This record gives sequence, C-alpha cells and structure tokens, in this order.
Amino acid sequence: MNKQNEKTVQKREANELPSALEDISNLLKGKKPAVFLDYDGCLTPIVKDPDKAFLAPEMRETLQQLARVSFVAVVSGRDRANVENFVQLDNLYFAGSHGFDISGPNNMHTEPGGAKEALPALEKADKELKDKLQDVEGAWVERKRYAIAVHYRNVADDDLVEKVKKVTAEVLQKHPELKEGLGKKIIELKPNLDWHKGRAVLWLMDELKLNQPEIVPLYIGDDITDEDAFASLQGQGVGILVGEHDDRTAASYHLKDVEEVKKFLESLTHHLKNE
Ligand SMILES: O=P(O)(O)OC[C@H]1O[C@H](O[C@H]2O[C@H](CO)[C@@H](O)[C@H](O)[C@H]2O)[C@H](O)[C@@H](O)[C@@H]1O
Repeated sequence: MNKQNEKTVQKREANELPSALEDISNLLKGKKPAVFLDYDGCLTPIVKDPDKAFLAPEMRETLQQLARVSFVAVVSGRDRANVENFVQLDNLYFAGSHGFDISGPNNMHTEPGGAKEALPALEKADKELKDKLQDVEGAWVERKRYAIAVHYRNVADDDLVEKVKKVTAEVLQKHPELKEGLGKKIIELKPNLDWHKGRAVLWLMDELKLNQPEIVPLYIGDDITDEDAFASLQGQGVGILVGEHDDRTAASYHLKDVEEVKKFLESLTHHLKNE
C-alpha cells in the first residue's frame, strides 16, 4: 500500500477555496517553494487543436524568471518530448506521460514508474484505435510514449462521441496491461500501474533531495489527473486548482485561469527575490 492510500484525502468544491493570489506569505509559511506545474489549462489555455497549445512568450519569460530563484518542473499528461518542445526552457524538469517519463538539466532522463512492459500493449491499442476511429470525423488518437489520448473535443455529433467512448472501452478491455484515465474531452489509456503525477512529484522531491523542512512543494493544475498530485501533497505541500473540472478537489487554493497562474508565478518570483 502506498502512502497516498494510507491517508484520508480531504476534498472540497472548487468555489470553497481561497485564491492563491490573496497572501503568498501565508501560503508559503516562511518556506521556499518547489514549483510543479501542469501544462494544458494551466500554462496555456485549452484550445481545440492540441498541436496548437503554444506557450505564450510572456509565460515562458515568467517561467524563466521563476526558475532562476526556485526549482520548477512541468508535470504533464503529454508526451515528455512534446511538452519540452512547447516550453523550450532547459533549466526546468519535465515529467511527461503523466509522470512515467522524466527529464531534467544535465541530460537527466529516467522512467521511474516501470511502464516499459506496457509498451507492446500501447502499440497494439494505438493501432486498433486508429483503425476503428479513422472514419469518425473530429476524433483524434494521440500516442504518447506511455499513454494514448483519444480526443473527442472536435466530434460534433453526440452519437459519434458515444461511438468514440464505446470503441475506446472495447479496445481497453482487450488489454489488461492498460487502464482508463479521464481528462478534458479525452479518454486515456495508461499503463495499469500504481503510478501517476503525484507519485512522480514525490519521486522528484526524493531524488532531488527537496524533502527538507524548509521547502514546501506547490502543485498547480486544472484537470482530474492533477488531483493525484493534490492528494499526494496533502499535509506536506500546497495544491492549487486552476479553474474547475467535474469533481471535488483535494487542492487547498484556487486560481481562476492561465492569466492568474502567470500573476501568481510573478508574485512568487518577486517574493523570493525580496525575502
Ligand atoms: O497534464 P496536462 O499537461 O494538462 O495534459 C493533459 C492533456 O492535455 C492535452 O489535451 C488537453 O488540451 C488540448 C489542448 O488545449 C485540448 O484540445 C484537449 O481537449 C485537452 O484534453 C493533450 O493533448 C493530452 O495528451 C494531455 O493528456
């Protein structure tokens, strides 16, 4: 049993949470932050075409400034190489495929979740999904190293959305090495392992010796997959939910949107430079 399963996770409605912008000193409680950031919906707004979720130059500058005074990692459901390519900053850490694939400065690269054995199943499922969904207009099968996202944001017809969901469930059933994950207008197929964004954050904290009494991990994200990170950090760090998703949240603070994330990161940098 892992640590997260041992503890009771407290969940609240997003609208009950205080804004993270209100009082940064209180949020940090005199500690130095280690900052973990989701990508889509957090650093960039949600857009129709996932290949066009470009990082704004101003947000890149904000991240660059913050990384000069703090540890910064991007923890994404995207393929690691894909999100690295969008961010284009070589002093950050990156955890892609929901934390299964991790890289960092000085050529650090590691795959701590043990997902290699799921590669043949991912390979087969990817082919099956592409084959069965090729005629569904707007559906898109996105292969990441350790996950597949089946996108239905651009499928206009409700019956066709149902078809996408049915086909995905059927493919998933054929591969016990894989399990379902949900996100914003996507169904994901991921390795059927006890590993997620939260485990990746705890792994990085441990590996990089950030588990110090004077350091507080902050995790900022908008989606259901970020809940694993909020839950993993409860009692030890700070979870900040951006916007809302369909469920209650284990985060303890809230930011409205990507613009507020940028403001928060700028305030954090300012605070760290002036302490
Ligand atoms: O963990 P994240 O960095 O937030 O990645 C989650 C998924 O993000 C992408 O899909 C989402 O964003 C797209 C672009 O805004 C949007 O079109 C889609 O509907 C969203 O689900 C990405 O394509 C996925 O691979 C990630 O898992």
